[in-house]
Amino acid sequence: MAKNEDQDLKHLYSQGIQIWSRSQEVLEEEALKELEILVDENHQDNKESGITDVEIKFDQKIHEDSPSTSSCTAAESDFTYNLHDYYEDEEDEEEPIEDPGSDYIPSDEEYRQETNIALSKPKIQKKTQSKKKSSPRLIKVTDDALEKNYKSRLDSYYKRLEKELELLGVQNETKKPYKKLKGGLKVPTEIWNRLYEYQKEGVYWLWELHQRCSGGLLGDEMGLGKTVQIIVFLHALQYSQYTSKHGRFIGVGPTIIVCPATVIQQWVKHFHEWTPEFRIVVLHQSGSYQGQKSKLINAANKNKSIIITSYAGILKYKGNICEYHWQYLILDEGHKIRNPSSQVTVAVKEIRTPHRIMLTGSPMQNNLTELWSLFDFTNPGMLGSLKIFTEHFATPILQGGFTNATPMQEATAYSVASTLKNIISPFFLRRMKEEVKEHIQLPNKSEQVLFCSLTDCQRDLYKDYLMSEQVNNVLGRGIKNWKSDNAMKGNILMAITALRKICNHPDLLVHEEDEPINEYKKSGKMVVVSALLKIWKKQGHRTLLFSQGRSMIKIFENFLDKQGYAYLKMDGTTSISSRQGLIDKFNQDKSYDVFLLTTRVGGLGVNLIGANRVIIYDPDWNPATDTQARERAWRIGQEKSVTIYRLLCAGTVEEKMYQRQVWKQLLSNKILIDPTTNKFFKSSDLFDLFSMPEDPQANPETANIFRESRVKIQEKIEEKKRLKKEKKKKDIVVTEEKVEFSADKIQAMKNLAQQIARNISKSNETVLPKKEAYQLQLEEERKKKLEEKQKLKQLTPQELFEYNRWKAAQREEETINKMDDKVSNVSFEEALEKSSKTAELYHKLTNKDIKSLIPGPSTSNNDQKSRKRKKGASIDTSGKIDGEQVEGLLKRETKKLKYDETSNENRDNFILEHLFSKKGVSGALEHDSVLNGGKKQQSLKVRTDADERALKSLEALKKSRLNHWKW
Ligand SMILES: Nc1ncnc2c1ncn2[C@@H]1O[C@H](COP(=O)(O)OP(=O)(O)OP(=O)(O)O)[C@@H](O)[C@H]1O
Repeated sequence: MAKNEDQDLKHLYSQGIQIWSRSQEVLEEEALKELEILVDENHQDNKESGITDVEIKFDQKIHEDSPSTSSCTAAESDFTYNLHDYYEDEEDEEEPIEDPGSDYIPSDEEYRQETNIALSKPKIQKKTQSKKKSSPRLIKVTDDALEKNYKSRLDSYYKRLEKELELLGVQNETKKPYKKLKGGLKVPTEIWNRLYEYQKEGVYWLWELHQRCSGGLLGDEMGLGKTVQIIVFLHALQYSQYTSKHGRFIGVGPTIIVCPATVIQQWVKHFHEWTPEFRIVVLHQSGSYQGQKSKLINAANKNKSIIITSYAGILKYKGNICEYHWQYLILDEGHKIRNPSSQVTVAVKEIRTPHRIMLTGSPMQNNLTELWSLFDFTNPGMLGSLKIFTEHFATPILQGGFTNATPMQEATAYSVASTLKNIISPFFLRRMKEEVKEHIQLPNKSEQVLFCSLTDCQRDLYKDYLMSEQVNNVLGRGIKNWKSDNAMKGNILMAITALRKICNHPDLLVHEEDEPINEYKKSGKMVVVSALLKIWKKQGHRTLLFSQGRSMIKIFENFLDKQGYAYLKMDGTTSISSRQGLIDKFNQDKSYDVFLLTTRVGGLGVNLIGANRVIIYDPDWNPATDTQARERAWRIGQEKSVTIYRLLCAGTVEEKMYQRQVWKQLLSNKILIDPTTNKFFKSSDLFDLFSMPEDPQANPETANIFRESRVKIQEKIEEKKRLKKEKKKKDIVVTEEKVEFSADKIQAMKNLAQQIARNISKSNETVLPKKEAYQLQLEEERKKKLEEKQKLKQLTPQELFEYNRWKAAQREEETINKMDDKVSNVSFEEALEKSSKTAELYHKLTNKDIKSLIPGPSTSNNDQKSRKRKKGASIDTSGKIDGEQVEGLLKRETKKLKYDETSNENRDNFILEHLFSKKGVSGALEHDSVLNGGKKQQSLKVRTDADERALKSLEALKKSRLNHWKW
């Protein structure tokens, strides 16, 4: 290992504790949780299988040289920063700005200052800056916090409306027609008709919840228009001037919408488009109001405005917000409160409101506790206390999912999951794209997982790291008490991070300061990216390229610059106020080939339908993060077929991460979609994370686990390979003692020998010296040749083969000897004797060998043919030597792949074939098919017992609910 790398590794190891000491803030929080779950499962697995504990695998010895948790040096802080830089979190922090201390309506100057705030300018490739004229203008969406903005927007809206009415010849005062829903909600027909059928159902469902004064979770898959459904519903409430049974509200009361900072502007834009009369106030530094936020909150509450803020904003202004009563509290991307004990979860639960609505396309991401946390917000107490829920629901469902679960455990998991599904279903509405595809005319989506090979450089580095002291410590120290061992946690995390870096690009781990990084060929996955982008650009497709960390994004920037792609970039350093502008720019300006995004910043909530190709460069532990990313392009408004590639390095920790994703997704499906879903493969343990298959050519483990889901084209490619192999086998049969050749092969070899002989004689003809003295010699040689020919005829194929090799060696020697003036004295018989592994040698026969069997002329005959012969005989692609067919010769594979443009599938297949044959891709899975596996039916007896168990769980839950309400 390079000196530098060694130092790096030592440094990495020594920083382990510091990483963990930042606990909640650290971006790897999820990875750590992952490890805890993983270890829990190992415990569980081992218990079930009668193995006492994981001590079997892990040595309990604590190393004396383990780093202490107490000290933190400057270098440590530095490193922590680097790690931050590598894996990026959702950027939802408020940018600190000074409160100008002005009134509710600040001066224009203050407004200008606000719009100028930017952490960094949007990255636009130099090349494209020159064509600024053709680029569309970035339009910043302005909220209505400032009275004058609101008024001027309304003025122009009314003017536009008047004009439209005039054109239609309709009187202003004419009441617009509306659709009246059961229960009295009126929705203007003009808006109602714009909704898709399932969205209409969604609005009605929200209305039902409203009448019951209850909360709920709208969990439609990403991009199906949850935002739109909420806006139309609020609009209808306002339009109906509905008075609730309790007479508290007329129309829509003050409302708070909480969402990731990146989508604040998107919400404003949607409100302005669908219901222009609402006053929308952004409570965030990117909003138009820069005065005291307490005043803004007060005024918005009084005016019954709609406040849009971020999750960080809720934490920051919680005190002010909690002073008032709100009619609706809506959490967009509500899975952000999936941790029941996080500050923001507690904060949102403190806000006083009768109606709590949550929107999220990924309601359950990692475990059932998350689901509990979400419903405990929308419907407090419905799922009882967390303790009872874990004991009676989460644990049995989880147990039933382990590979070694008994039939009873599986059946119990099914019954309990069904019970849970029934409890939540009135308050949970989820539609999948597949179900509503026809309504929204969504084009097809193909999503594949590509297993890429590591480059030699990556492989060496990866192996070295696995052998390193760091990994040794992780695996050697034992994990029994590791949850309370912060140093240990840090070390594990550090080791996984290092492996993930190597998978992405070796320069991320080992890189000399003064060395230019980013040679893309050093990374197997980047080679694939490069091939994909090249083909897609030619085909006119535009790409979203997601990676987890900023440092990888930097490498991509460098690569895209060098390769001349036009691109935009959005990561945590992109100021929130400029994000929507960048998104619009990419969607409208087709000259951008690529949008570079960090998964967590660019993957949440935004619309990027300008692209129809997506690459997810590195996997996340959380399946929802990657799914969110892909959904940016495959959503309403997308007109082209979408292709998504998830890249994984075969045989590495990335494969294990993907397996975890599938495992979690199946667990989530069990509750949210179909309780009969079973998990059907073993989850990895810590040892698996730090291992690597011996054979780099072997089929990727994941591709083997999910064999059924392999892409069709892979089957074809493998079938081709198999046939080729079989053909080879037919040609040679190796029995225990001797090698036998097929009749075809023997014939081919005979032909070859004849060819050789012909060439020999031809060449000899050309070398005939005129001098008499040589004529005798020639005569002798001819005789020799004749004898040789006779001999050849009598040779066994094996001997014939050896003869050819000997002949070639002779010629080589002759050439050398000519220079050295030596004489060769090894006879063919001797050579034959020396050779023992004839069969092996035969297999090793290559074009080069064959070329060497053909003698070249020793004269200076300068015609084209002889020039060819100087290099050996020319063998063309059909296996002919100098134009003559010689059977049995290996044919050179020069067949070019044909690009078939007739369908999207054909195009994708073309690309896959290319990647398989040239770019080191060793397997590919259909992602959707992976998630649809494994369903079982249990016997009646087992099912009855399991149902009883589920009933008991329900009873326990009801009891717990009573206690909740008493409390
Ligand atoms: N009925 C409709 N007519 C026209 N466009 C629509 C309609 N419904 C939704 N859209 C458009 O579809 C896109 C996706 O909608 P939206 O952002 O509301 O989805 P979402 O479910 O909230 O997505 P995510 O979960 O990613 O936040 C938006 O551009 C929106 O304008």
